[in-house]
Amino acid sequence: MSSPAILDDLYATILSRKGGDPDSSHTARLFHKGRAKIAQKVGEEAVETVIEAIAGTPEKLASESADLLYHLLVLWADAGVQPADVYAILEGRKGVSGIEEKNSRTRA
Ligand SMILES: N=c1c2ncn([C@@H]3O[C@H](COP(=O)(O)OP(=O)(O)OP(=O)(O)O)[C@@H](O)[C@H]3O)c2ncn1[C@@H]1O[C@H](COP(=O)(O)O)[C@@H](O)[C@H]1O
Repeated sequence: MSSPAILDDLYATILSRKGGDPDSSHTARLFHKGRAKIAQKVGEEAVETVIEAIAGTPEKLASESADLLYHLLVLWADAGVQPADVYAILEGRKGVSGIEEKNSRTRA
């Protein structure tokens, strides 16, 4: 299965902002502020996504989800995680029931 091209494109754009001008690039500003701030933004966007899921509209949930994905990609880029690393983990889980996987962890 092909990888999500839009996420790969966005990740490449994000990487290109490393060391960039914080006054002209939001991504460069996030890198400049550091991993703790980026992680905090992921947490905030996750909470906003949850709020829209419970009390908002599908359109607002989609918009908050996009903010969350963007900030998660910035976090990956800062921490040296490639999207392909995550895709490989998801691929490896295909066909494995989440319940079975949890039971195997409990038994181990
Ligand atoms: N997808 C996004 C994207 N999603 C959200 N955001 C920005 O994330 C910011 C979130 O705003 P908040 O007020 O929550 O956060 P904040 O301004 O950091 O404020 P504080 O939390 O620090 O108080 C907004 O400025 C949004 O514009 C994004 N900024 C950039 N991108 C993509 O990244 C590309 C490169 O952007 P630049 O690095 O700015 O050139 C863009 O072309 C887009 O494709």
